[in-house]
Amino acid sequence: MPATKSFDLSAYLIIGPENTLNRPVKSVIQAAIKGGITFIQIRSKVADAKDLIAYTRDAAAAIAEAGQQDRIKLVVDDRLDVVLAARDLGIKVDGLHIGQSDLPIDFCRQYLGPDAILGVSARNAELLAYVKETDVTDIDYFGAGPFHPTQTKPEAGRDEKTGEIHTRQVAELIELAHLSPIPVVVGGGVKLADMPQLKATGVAGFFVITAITEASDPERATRALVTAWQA
Ligand SMILES: Cc1ncc(COP(=O)(O)OP(=O)(O)O)c(N)n1
Ligand SMILES: Cc1nc(C(=O)O)sc1CCOP(=O)(O)O
Ligand SMILES: [Mg+2]
Repeated sequence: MPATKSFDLSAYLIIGPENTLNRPVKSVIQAAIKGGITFIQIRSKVADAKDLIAYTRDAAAAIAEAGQQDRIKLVVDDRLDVVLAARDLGIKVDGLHIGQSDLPIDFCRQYLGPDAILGVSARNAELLAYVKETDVTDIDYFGAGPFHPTQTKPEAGRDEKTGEIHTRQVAELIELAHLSPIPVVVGGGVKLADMPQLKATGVAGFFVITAITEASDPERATRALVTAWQA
């Protein structure tokens, strides 16, 4: 990782148009920024490339309007093409988050360049072995989950053979935080009440969708999460 690359995963918002109860994505992002969010990921399984670029532009504008470009990082889920196109259009996007069935890590790094942030979802099965064995040369952080089963992504943690949902246990996260050579952010069904337990594991932060995007007051919900994390 270049020495200049710095980012704060402690309060990580994932957001797309399907998550905001018909409220504009930008307004929820603006509220989350006021509430103290440190990292934003644009993720949508329904938006096309053009709309994803527009959401990325809105998020970058919200960060810039708040004067927080140095503090809040912005990445896009899954879509290397969207990140590259957004950059080409002059949008300040900091990187990409990919999962186990997305493009290869080294391919993404090659196109993103050394300064971009590249996050990778850790494998669900045999998580600790995966994190121990994976070459992290091209990766900046791991995402791990789910902490609880979640309706936002019902397949998260599902065992392909049995169909059972496996959630991440506190003891496992403690070990994960200890042995991972790069920071780990944990999410999936995470709510305010989880903050003390999650923080105590030693992971770098939490990621949430609905705890913020479906809150009646997203700014207040974000502030509560951030305050609880920092306590
Ligand atoms: C921070 C973070 N962690 C994990 C995920 C899940 O990514 P992935 O496994 O690629 O699944 P989708 O989000 O694409 O459904 C994430 N997006 N962010
Ligand atoms: C995008 C995502 N990835 C997960 C994983 O476990 O890998 S859980 C998840 C959705 C998180 O949404 P909510 O905070 O509403 O539960
Ligand atoms: Mg993905």
